[in-house]
Amino acid sequence: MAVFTEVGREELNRLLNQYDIGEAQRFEGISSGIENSNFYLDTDKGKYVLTVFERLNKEQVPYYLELTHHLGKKGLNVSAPIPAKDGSLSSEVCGKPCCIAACIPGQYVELPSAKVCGELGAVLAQMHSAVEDFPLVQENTKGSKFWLSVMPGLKPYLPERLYELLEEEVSYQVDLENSPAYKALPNGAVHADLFRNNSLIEVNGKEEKLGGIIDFYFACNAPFLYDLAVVLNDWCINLETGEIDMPKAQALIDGYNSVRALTEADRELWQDMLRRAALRFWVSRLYDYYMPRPASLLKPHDPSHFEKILLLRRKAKASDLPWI
Ligand SMILES: Nc1ncnc2c1ncn2[C@@H]1O[C@H](COP(=O)(O)OP(=O)(O)O)[C@@H](O)[C@H]1O
Ligand SMILES: N[C@@H](CCOP(=O)(O)O)C(=O)O
Repeated sequence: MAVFTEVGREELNRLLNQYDIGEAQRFEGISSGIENSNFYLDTDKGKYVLTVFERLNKEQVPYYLELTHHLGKKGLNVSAPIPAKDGSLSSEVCGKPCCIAACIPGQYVELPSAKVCGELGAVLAQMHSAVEDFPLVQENTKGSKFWLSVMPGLKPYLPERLYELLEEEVSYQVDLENSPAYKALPNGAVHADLFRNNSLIEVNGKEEKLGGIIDFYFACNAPFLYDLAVVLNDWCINLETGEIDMPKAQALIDGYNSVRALTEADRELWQDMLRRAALRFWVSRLYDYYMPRPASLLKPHDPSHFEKILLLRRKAKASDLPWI
């Protein structure tokens, strides 16, 4: 369980006084998640989730909350902040920034169906279309600057062959991001961490339907294709081997294309982007694994999963990859 900040009753009541969402009836830490402290908060007026930001400071929070607010206004079912009585999207509790969002119904599904992958593709494309007029900009905090900054600290922990792989891929990706082809890709504010555990799926018997999208706290400006690659590497794979599950991947891409067409330029960089997305999570998982932060109870993710995916994406032939 990842509750880094314990919020007491008095602090909670002080916080709720700033909102028009009633009085607390149930307040409970949420076990999943690794970045922030999250709590279910039921009041006499509805069901909410309180998020206490552990890494983001007051100056950093607006990008994420303005983004979800923007997407919510455009009709997307995302975890958007409920404004306080004074209209602000964030507040403060225990000396840390926080926000309250409506609790989205649905559950985590380990292996979503191809149908849900198709629905997700369409929603992802809707999000990418919706940010056309989103004015704020945020660099990817888990991009190449982060990789380069943590590499020296990781070196003593990694066998030589893995460190070499890391160096080689980071250097390849740094060259890629400086290339005109990469810079010309359609881009904007993207989720950048839309794993299965960041969606809620409504399950009714054997029927599954994509509900809402949560956890935008790695959102950043990046190529839209990067967002699609992050999703594919988590949703559309064999979880044991990391190999691409073709029917699910094709459903994802078809769903995306049904709303917003991918281009020939996207296709050219597809394999590189799948590698890039695998590298991003390999590095962050290595970092969290070898340099963990104190938390009440924290489950670090397995870095070797993304090492395996990176190796597979590097050696894939372009013709092995799903596309339109
Ligand atoms: N708006 C929401 N509606 C319903 N559940 C939510 C909402 N926001 C967060 N959760 C629950 O909290 C868990 C952790 O949230 P998440 O944002 O993934 O945390 P972290 O940023 O720490 O990784 C989610 O897996 C989900 O169960
Ligand atoms: N999705 C990332 C870790 C980020 O954690 P999240 O719970 O905030 O999505 C991973 O799986 O490595």
